[in-house]
Amino acid sequence: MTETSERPAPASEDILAIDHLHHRYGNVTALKDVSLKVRRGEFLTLLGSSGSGKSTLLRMIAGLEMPTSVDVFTLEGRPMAQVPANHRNVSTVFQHYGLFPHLSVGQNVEYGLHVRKIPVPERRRQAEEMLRLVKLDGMYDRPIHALSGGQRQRVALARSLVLKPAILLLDEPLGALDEKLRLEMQIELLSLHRTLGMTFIYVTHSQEEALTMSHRILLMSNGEIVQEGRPEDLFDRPSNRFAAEFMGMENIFTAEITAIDGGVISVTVNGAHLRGLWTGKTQPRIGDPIAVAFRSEKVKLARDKGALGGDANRFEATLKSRVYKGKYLDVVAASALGDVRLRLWDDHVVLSDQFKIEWRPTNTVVIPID
Ligand SMILES: Nc1ncnc2c1ncn2[C@@H]1O[C@H](COP(=O)(O)OP(=O)(O)OP(=O)(O)O)[C@@H](O)[C@H]1O
Repeated sequence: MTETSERPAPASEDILAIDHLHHRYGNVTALKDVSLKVRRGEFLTLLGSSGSGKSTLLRMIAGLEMPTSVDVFTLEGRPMAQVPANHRNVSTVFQHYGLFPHLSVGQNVEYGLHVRKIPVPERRRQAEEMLRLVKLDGMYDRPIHALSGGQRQRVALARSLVLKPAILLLDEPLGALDEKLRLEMQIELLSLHRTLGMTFIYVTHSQEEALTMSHRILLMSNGEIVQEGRPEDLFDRPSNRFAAEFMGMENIFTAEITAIDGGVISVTVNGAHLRGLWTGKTQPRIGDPIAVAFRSEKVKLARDKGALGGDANRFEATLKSRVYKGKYLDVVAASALGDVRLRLWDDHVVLSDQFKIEWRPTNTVVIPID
């Protein structure tokens, strides 16, 4: 899923700290009480659907918008709240590149150095070096219109990187590319991040992209940070129903708590009993509005007494539909819980009309509905 283990871990030092940031556009509240810390060398992703506030947060960090109010806002230990964009040591790569069409590739890359009055030979040397880094060697004199979308995005990257920012901000940088190129560029961005050891803050609405790229993800909704954690935390341990849905948990049922035994929660769904782990942020209480959720690929066909042991959640099931997907089979089965989705990877599987299904309580989350 993620190659974070092969990458150097970020330093323990915070490069950016924001506390209690609020932002309104007129009467639209875009960010509500947002607090975050980013470590030097980290690849942090702001994930959320359209309108969740991720671009606004990125623009605040870039200095392109000033917060309505904020208690703490420091970059490399220095207060930033009132510092204009051109005095912040950050650089942004936008989805639509923002290149100057009348300038060549090299002139685009050098632009920021020109503004900083770096002498011509040094500018050229640094631009050539960055073009090599983004695999556009020898393209210095090319006009922008003679480049593909992927090449333009590389120029935009080189133009930002040449400024050696403390933080590189990337706002849906791969959003305009086709699927194949997007996947290639994901790998290249990861490789650049590894080579440079720079701090990246990356905005995307794609959970798959966030899982692939990040050390850490901030999941946003309605201007708030809903959950923060490593990719595996968000994928396996969503902290509420919204996070479970956003991270693509296929089976989510409204439930009632019947017993709490440490972190293990017994619940009923339509009178059927099952168990799971509490992953909400606050302590659970009997009577709270909650849901139970589990992933389709964690549901197994139970043969005889079942292979997952005595404490597995196990139910009789009736086949409703099956869709062959090449690598796997997607099945919907009726059960006492309601319809359960299964993803079966065993290509020799033989499904009758009636079968038993099972999955582990440790692969089941019990979550608040709010
Ligand atoms: N310049 C603006 N004026 C008024 N409202 C704005 C402005 N920019 C953003 N908003 C509103 O602020 C909220 C957050 O928008 P923002 O662009 O930060 O979300 P987002 O998660 O980045 O969405 P997208 O993925 O569509 O860019 C939305 O309700 C949006 O309509």
